[in-house]
Amino acid sequence: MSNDPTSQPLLRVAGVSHRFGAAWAVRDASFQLHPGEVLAVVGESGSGKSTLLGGLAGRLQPAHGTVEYRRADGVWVDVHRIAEAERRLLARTEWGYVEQHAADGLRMNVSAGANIGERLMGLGSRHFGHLRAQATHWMERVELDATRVDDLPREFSGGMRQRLQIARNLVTRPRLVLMDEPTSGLDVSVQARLLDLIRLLVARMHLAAIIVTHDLGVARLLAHRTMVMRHGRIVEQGLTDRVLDDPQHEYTQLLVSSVVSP
Ligand SMILES: Nc1ncnc2c1ncn2[C@@H]1O[C@H](COP(=O)(O)OP(=O)(O)OP(=O)(O)O)[C@@H](O)[C@H]1O
Repeated sequence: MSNDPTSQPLLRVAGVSHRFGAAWAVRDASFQLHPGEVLAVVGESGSGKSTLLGGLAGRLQPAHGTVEYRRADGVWVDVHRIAEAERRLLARTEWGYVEQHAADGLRMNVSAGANIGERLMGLGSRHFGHLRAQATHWMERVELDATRVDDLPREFSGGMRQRLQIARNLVTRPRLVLMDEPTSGLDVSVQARLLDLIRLLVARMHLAAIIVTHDLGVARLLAHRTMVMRHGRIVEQGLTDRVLDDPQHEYTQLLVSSVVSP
């Protein structure tokens, strides 16, 4: 096996199933993700996309299967078996999680700057000048007006809040970012600009990302690979262009044709 770390996956998901009561939300999901790779998870509402994502982040315990992550120091850890303290540390350093609703991923009662600085403070950074400089730098990187660093998130529009949430996640330069429908609920033009920004940041920072979306256009724009879920199962996965232009599974064919037909 090659010793080149970039040739190794960052995430190994094997046989993961999640259940709520008697109902299976995710069944036997297996895949890998490599550094710098963007994977879209698509499928209709209720197909298990968000549950799968929550499981990958360690927020939900699977009934079966394992999620293994290769830390920056090269050590593989089982996301559901490490101590809660280690998982929290990874969650605020090496991982990012962009919520569908920015209010769930931001602290709404503290300033934009404090939202961005929080992860840095969690890592021990206390120097006010440094935190503020990082906050304004990241506001600029996500194309927010840096003079609004002291404003509260609620004073921002929906699109701006999502930008702020992205800045808050990226400030510690994570290696893996999970995004749950990051652009849904926004106006089409706001969505398009946000998608461009995400695409740019993901490429520049060589991020590995998993993006849950019901919008095949988002998958087409952002993702190297696409995985299609239906009733909790992965029914098809492959290179995005192949999956969307030459779908093999009849459900994917239906999804693709329902987008392109009038
Ligand atoms: N906390 C919960 N308690 C009970 N059932 C749940 C819970 N969360 C999800 N489910 C069920 O699990 C299944 C998968 O839901 P999930 O939210 O993962 O799908 P999804 O593809 O992300 O859908 P959406 O796009 O609507 O968010 C659904 O049948 C849903 O009703």
